[in-house]
Amino acid sequence: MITHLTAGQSNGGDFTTDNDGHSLGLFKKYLGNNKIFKNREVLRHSYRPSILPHRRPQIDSIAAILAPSLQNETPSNILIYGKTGTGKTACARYVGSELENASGQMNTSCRVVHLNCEVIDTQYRVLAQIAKLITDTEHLASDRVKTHIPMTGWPTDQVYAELKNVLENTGGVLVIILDEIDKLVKKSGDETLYNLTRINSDLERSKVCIIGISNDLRFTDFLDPRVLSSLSEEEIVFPPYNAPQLIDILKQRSDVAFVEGVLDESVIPLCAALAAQEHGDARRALDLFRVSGELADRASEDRVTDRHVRQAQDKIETDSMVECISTLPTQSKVVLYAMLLLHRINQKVFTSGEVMRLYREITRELSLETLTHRRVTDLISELNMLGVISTRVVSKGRYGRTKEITFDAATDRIWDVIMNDQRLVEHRISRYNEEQAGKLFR
Ligand SMILES: Nc1ncnc2c1ncn2[C@@H]1O[C@H](COP(=O)(O)OP(=O)(O)OP(=O)(O)O)[C@@H](O)[C@H]1O
Repeated sequence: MITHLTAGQSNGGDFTTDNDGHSLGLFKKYLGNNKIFKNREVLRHSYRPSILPHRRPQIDSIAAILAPSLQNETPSNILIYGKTGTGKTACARYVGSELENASGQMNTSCRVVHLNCEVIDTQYRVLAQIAKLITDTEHLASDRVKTHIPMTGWPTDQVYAELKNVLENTGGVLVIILDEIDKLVKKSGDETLYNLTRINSDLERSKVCIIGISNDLRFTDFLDPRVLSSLSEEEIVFPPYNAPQLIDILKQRSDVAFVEGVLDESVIPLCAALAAQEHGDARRALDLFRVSGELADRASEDRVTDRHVRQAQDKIETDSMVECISTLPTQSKVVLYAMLLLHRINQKVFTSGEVMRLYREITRELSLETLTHRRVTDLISELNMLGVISTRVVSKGRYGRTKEITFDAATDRIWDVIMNDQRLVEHRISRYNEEQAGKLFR
């Protein structure tokens, strides 16, 4: 429970009271300050726009393939692919909800369920979740179709049999959207897809169609050829957006999201150009747009300008790098920690040999396995690819070649993330500090 203090009980802070006598205190300066945003929700990932500019051909193709389901026929399975942020999920879900609307009007039974296989990544969970989503549909929640598959514990055969029961009891056509289908295959192989693509031959009263969505086509190498040919009866490619297309996507939301007149003319074109340079990613363009507004808002400024867009670009890049670093395996973190120590003793450029010397010390002191020079060099290359550091191969004359390493960005945030690792914190406090690291190189 949160205890409410009255102004008299406060410890002297500048508490302010709103019209209803509630204390707004700390939050006052962030409230009622709508100089920039009218409705920032429309810029968030969770928002599902009902108009999707520049995707008419893809939407029409999906609709044409799914249309037979309105006459209770089985539509072909579809494999949709394209780079991240090209509108695959948004379009598939949009067509799905239009299909359900049309089916409602025609009094036929078509349902669409959407699963994100990054989260639901085992056969058991996929089958159980499909059954759950069907029975969760309110108007279908009659006793006839209720199911109680526990989230773990049953043999997979039993879950499959139960899903078939649910499908037979509800009848009609079910479209299953498996988003990030590559994650499911990577984690659990192709058995789920094998079973789902064959389920129609076990069903009498209902029909199933699968839409797989992926931004990584390499997963098809891991599919049994029969599964692949069944899954990709139809294939639809989503090309990246170019800058003018991204401008239209941003413009479509800008009037609803921002207060009139607060955007400098160049803001939308700059967000679009930066996102188009990456790989035509609408999510990146929308993130840049939203974060630019948030930066202006937090600084209590009246306008969003190019400067905010540039700052937003830096912030998003640092945030995603920080996220990457926090999920690195222990050995990579130790290598990075060694490099940070070198940087902190004022060695702004260092070599892979120096990193190796310090790394060896640290792993010995932490009783961790010490990887070979070769493996550590690989980890350094990975950190380079993530954009945390830059490496440059330089010739040392008759001593051969070595890698010179520098940090790409300010190291403070990287240090903070590394210091979330308890072992490294303790190591730093008890065994090592910059001074000792310095001695090693004197
Ligand atoms: N044509 C469009 N019009 C409006 N918004 C769009 C359009 N295309 C994509 N978006 C928006 O961009 C964001 C990313 O789109 P979406 O999730 O559909 O991409 P995706 O191709 O499925 O990406 P990923 O492969 O990373 O999952 C969403 O917020 C979506 O609303």
